[in-house]
Amino acid sequence: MSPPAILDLGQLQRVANFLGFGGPPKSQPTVRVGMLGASQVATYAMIWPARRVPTAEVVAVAARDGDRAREYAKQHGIPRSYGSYEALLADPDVDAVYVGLPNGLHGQWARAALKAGKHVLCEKPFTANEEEAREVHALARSRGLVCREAFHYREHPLMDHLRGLLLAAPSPSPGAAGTVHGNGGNGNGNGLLGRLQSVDVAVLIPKWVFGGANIRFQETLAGGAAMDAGCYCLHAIRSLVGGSPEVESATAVMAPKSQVVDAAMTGTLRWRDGGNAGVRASFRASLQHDGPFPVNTIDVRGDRGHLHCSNFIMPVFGNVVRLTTTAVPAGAEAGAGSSGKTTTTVTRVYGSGESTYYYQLSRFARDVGTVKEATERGDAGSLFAASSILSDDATDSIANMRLIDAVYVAAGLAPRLPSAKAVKLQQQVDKAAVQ
Ligand SMILES: NC(=O)C1=CN([C@@H]2O[C@H](COP(=O)(O)OP(=O)(O)OC[C@H]3O[C@@H](n4cnc5c(N)ncnc54)[C@H](OP(=O)(O)O)[C@@H]3O)[C@@H](O)[C@H]2O)C=CC1
Ligand SMILES: O=C1OC[C@@H](O)[C@H](O)[C@H]1O
Repeated sequence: MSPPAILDLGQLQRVANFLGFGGPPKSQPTVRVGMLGASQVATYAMIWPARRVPTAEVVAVAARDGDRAREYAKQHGIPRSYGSYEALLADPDVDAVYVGLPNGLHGQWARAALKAGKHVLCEKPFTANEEEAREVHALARSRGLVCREAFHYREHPLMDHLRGLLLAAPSPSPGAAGTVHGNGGNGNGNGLLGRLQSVDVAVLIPKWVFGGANIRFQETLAGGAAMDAGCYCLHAIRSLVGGSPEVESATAVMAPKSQVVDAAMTGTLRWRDGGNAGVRASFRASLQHDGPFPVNTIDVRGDRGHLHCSNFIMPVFGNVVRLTTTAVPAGAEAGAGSSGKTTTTVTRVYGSGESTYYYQLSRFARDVGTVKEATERGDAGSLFAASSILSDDATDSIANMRLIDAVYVAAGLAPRLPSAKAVKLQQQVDKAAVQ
C-alpha cells in the first residue's frame, strides 16, 4: 500500500524543486535572462527554475512601472531592474528575453527583443495569430536567434513516456501476426492501442480562477479560452499524433457582454487518413462535472486500447498515466479487432523530480548555447544543428497558431489580433458608434 500523499517525501522534494530550493552553484551561465513583466508567471516559469539550472541566470527584470520593477527585483534577488521594456532590451548583459506578457503583446515584444539581438522564450500562445507567428519567426531566422514558445509541459519526461507508449509495438502472444510499430505520423498506425480512433485533450479551468478583468477576457490583449487553454490542447494533439489535422467544427461559449472573447471552446479535428480529435478548453468549467479545481487530461483511444493521462501540464504536482490494452490472441492479426485479455497499468512519471519549467529552461539554455557556438565557429555541423533548432521552433509555433486561427473561424469568430491592431480597430468602432 502506498503512503498517503501527505507523507510522500518524493512529492515534498518535487515541490521544493519547483520552488527553486537547493540549486547547484552557477559556473558560467550560457544564458543571462532578462524578463519583460514583473509577473507571477515569471516567478515560477523563470526565477525559480533558474535557481536550479546551472546554465541559466536571471539578471534583469522590466516592468511598466519602475518602482514595481525595483521592488520585484529586490524581492527575488535579481541584480537589475528597469522601468521600461525598451531599457531592458538595451542592456548588453542580457542574452535572452522571457516574454511573459499578455498574448496580444507577445509578437510586438518578441520582435523588439530579436531586433535588439536577444534570444527569446515567449509565453504561449506564441502570438495573436498565424500571420504574426510567421513574421516573428522570419525575423528570428534572419537574425539567427532562438525564438521558442514556452510550452513547458512538452519538455517533461511524461510527454516522452506517452509518445513512447503510442509508438510501442504490441506484445503479441506467441504466433500472433503483426508487430508493426506506429501510431505516430499520420495517426493510422498499429501500436499498443491499435488503430487510432480519437484523441481528446481537455484543459478546464473553473470560474473562480479568473475574474472578468483578467487579461484572458480582454479583446485588445488577444484573450479567449481557445488561446489560453486551447493552445495546450491543440499542441498536445499535434505532439502526440503528428500529421496535419484539420479543424472540422468548433463551438464557442462567449464571455459575458463580449462578441469576441470566448470563455469556453470545444472543437473537433480530423486527420485525412482517419482518426479524430476533440478539444475542450474552458474558463467556466462546471463544478458539478469537473470539480472545483483546474483539470487537464489527455485521452487517446485506439481499437485495442485507451491511454489516459491526467495533469500533463503540471505533472510535478502529481500525474497519472493509465494504459488499458487488449492483447492480440495467438493467430490473430494485430489491430484486427479480435478481443483478447484486457490489461490496465497505472504509472506516474516524474523523471528526475524537476518541474516542467526546469526542463524547459535547461533545454532553452542548451539550444541558445548551440546557436551561439554555431555563430562563433561557423562550421557546417554546428550551423546545421543551429538551423534545425530555429526551424523546428518556427514550424511548431506556426502550425499551432494556424490551428488556433482555424478553431476561431470554425466557431464563427475572427482570429485574434495583435494588441496594436486590436486597439486601432476598437477606436474605429468607437468613433463610428458616436458618428
Ligand atoms: N507557462 C505557464 O505556465 C503560464 C503561462 N502564462 C502565459 O503568460 C502570459 C501572461 O499571463 P499572466 O501572467 O496570467 O498575465 P498577467 O495579467 O499577470 O500579466 C503579466 C504581465 O504583463 C504585463 N503587461 C504589459 N502590458 C499589459 C497590459 N496592457 N495589461 C496587463 N498586463 C500587461 C504586466 O507587466 P508589468 O509588470 O510591466 O506591469 C504583467 O506583470 C500569457 O500569455 C499566458 O498565456 C500564464 C500563466 C501560466
Ligand atoms: O498553465 C496554465 O494554466 C492556466 C492558464 O490559464 C495559463 O495561462 C496556463 O499557462
